[in-house]
Amino acid sequence: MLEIQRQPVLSTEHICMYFGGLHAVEDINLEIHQGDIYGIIGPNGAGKTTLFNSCTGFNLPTKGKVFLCGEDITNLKPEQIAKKGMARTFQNIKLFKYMSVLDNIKIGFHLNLKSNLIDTVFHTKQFNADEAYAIEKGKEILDLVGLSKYTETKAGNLPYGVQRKVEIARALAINPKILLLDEPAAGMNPNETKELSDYILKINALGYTIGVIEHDMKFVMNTCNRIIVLNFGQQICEGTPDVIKTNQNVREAYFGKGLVAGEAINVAAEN
Ligand SMILES: Nc1ncnc2c1ncn2[C@@H]1O[C@H](COP(=O)(O)OP(=O)(O)OP(=O)(O)O)[C@@H](O)[C@H]1O
Repeated sequence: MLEIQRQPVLSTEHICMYFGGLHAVEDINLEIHQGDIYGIIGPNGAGKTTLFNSCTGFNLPTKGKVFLCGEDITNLKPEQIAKKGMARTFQNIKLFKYMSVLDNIKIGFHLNLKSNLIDTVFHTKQFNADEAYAIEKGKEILDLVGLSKYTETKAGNLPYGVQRKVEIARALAINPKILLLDEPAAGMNPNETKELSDYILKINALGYTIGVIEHDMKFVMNTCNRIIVLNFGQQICEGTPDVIKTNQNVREAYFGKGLVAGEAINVAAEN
């Protein structure tokens, strides 16, 4: 019988990233499928951000290939990869704090707009058309993700957790095929982390495929449907949260010997 293969949205084939003698990422084969909320976890220095950077064009991988919906994007630059539909956020919030939430979202559209510097300076027809488009679509996004009450608020005046949400909303402006989030819950209190989890589940329910690096185990276990665990650059486990919780290699990576994996994950989730 013919077997129908689902093509991953984002995949890597034997991806390696070396910094001199340091093998930061070693032979990782990643597959993130349509509709996934895919967690990338591992102890500090495991290679998670380096793997993200290799997928998004910020690092040219030493070996291996990266595919977006089957297209080889290994050698493309970050802005070319973004144009093809890969959006990402960074560990530190990168909002313009003195601008309104809507103006921050509008910036996310710059890849889709046609205006150049001359259009902007002289407010040409093209500029006005782009501006109207960015305002309309920006408001649409804020409405979809439930942030419209902050439309005119200065980003810097928002609580930290809401700033994170705005940053994620801005990444939706390129209508991404996949959204990669680097430690979105970093620095959040438990309430903010729970709200962020609900927010990401909501965005996923809108049809967005998501990859997320995160240290907060409770967040990861409650939010992601699949997880890859890295340690010293290598993949030590991949699967559903239940598989990860019971894996001995994961236990040893996080806690050394002595705890069974499920207990180890529970301890991490409680802390
Ligand atoms: N540009 C670079 N030059 C040299 N070494 C680097 C560079 N970027 C990362 N590394 C090293 O690669 C290894 C993996 O780092 P990476 O930041 O990917 O880990 P991580 O899993 O994201 O860690 P964390 O959870 O602490 O953010 C680390 O040993 C780090 O010091």
